[in-house]
Amino acid sequence: MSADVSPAFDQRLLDTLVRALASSSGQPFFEQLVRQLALVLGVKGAWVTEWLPARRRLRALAFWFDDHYIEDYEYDIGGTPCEPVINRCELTLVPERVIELYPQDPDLPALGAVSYLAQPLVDAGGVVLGHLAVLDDKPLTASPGVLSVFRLFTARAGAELARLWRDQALAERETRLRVLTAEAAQLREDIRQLQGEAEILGESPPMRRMREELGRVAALDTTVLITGETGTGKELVASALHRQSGRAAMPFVRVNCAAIAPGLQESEFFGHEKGAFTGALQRREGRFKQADGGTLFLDEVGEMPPDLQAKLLRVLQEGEFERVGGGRTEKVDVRLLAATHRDLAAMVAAGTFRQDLWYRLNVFPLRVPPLRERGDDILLLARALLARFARRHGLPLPELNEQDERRLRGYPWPGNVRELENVLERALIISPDGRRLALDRALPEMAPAPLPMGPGEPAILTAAELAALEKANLERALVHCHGKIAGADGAAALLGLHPNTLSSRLKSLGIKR
Ligand SMILES: Nc1ncnc2c1ncn2[C@@H]1O[C@H](COP(=O)(O)OP(=O)(O)OP(=O)(O)O)[C@@H](O)[C@H]1O
Repeated sequence: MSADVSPAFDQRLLDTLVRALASSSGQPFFEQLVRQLALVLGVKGAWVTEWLPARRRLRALAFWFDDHYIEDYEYDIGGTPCEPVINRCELTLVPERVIELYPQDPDLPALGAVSYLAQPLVDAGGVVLGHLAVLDDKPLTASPGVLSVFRLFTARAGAELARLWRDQALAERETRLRVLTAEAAQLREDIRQLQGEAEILGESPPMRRMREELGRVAALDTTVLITGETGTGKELVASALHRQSGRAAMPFVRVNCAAIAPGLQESEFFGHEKGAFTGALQRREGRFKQADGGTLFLDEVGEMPPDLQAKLLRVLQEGEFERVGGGRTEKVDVRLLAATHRDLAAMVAAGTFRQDLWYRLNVFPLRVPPLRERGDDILLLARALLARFARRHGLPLPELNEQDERRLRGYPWPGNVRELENVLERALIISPDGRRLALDRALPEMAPAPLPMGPGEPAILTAAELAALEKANLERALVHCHGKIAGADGAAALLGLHPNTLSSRLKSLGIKR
């Protein structure tokens, strides 16, 4: 470009440009910017970059060259004309013979560069964020017109990049806050353990079986996939696996895969170098590193996005990873536990969860049964939880009467132990006299209505309520016995009925096996 930008030409194009840029932000903004800049100045190429100080590299946010965009352009500034722009933080013009002046820059000959003009992008505090550059295959005259257009573009690019940094820094702080909240939860969990509240309560056959399996696998370094409905105690199980392992004295790090901001997940797991990406203001260690020597618990693993699934698989296969923006390979010694309330097999079939990762995680599956399969554990848990809440709130401990027990047994507990906790805490707090639980008000609608009952008198049930009670009881017996009716381990024996009698009761109550 040897001619100056003529005032009329300049004004018309600038108007178009300002309109085009005003309506965009982020990536589309930078793409518009370099394309329009090359057009206004009539040069071959224009690019805008962000500065990665840790590695002394510039990464193009957008690069327009010879009527197309160049993707993934990143380079070391050593020996390039961009080096003085960044180092001295000033506008640099090379009007001609740029290849001769910068013979170490391998890209200049490839781009057919003759001239070069660039200016750093700085934030309000004067910190270099990146730069805006143009190059041409002809000599370039930096007339006042050219320079003023170029400065205008630089100011707009700088403002947009600074805005992106602020947004990213905010997202980083939000993630940090979430991490701190998780750590606070971890500390609360530690306190619970110290107060004996981390014990997995339950004496029903499925809970005994689960505890037995837990005890067997805890001491091994095996990956365990804990499945079960929401609120069944999966996190409690993960923490017990850690405490009963040889890693108990080392960290137990929980990551909720559903709660990390998209875009920051890789850095959350593997950490990042300072300046690794826009807004990475500090170097940070990832959760893998934090868990070194201990246990990493991936909660809600079914919510992990596909690209992260691929990266996690690589770490599991190779036992090593790289921080975002860091070339160094890190090795950690971590025992992995994962939990999900989702049906991962179905997700694999639907193509939303990687089969190879599922195999890796599912080395030892541990199913935590829903509360409705735990029979009288509901009452055992209720008593222990009530004692806990009464102690916590300094309230008297109410006894569970027959009606309370009936209500607790009759409710299906879709939210499992967490829901039981919530209901009991509420019932205790709103208890009218501190002795009787206000279960009627605390339990959701589904529970049968209370029956009028004098002190010490047994409840009087209607025929319909009696049938509902019997039905629920028979169903629980069937679940206990895995649908088996006859024989020593069948539901009939459990209920003290003849198998034929049980079969006809099931039929008349419409219960399917
Ligand atoms: N068997 C149990 N004994 C005592 N407390 C339990 C038991 N199971 C669960 N809890 C308690 O119930 C609450 C919910 O448990 P937890 O958070 O471990 O469930 P979760 O399955 O991980 O839930 P989510 O799927 O929603 O993450 C916790 O306060 C936990 O201490």
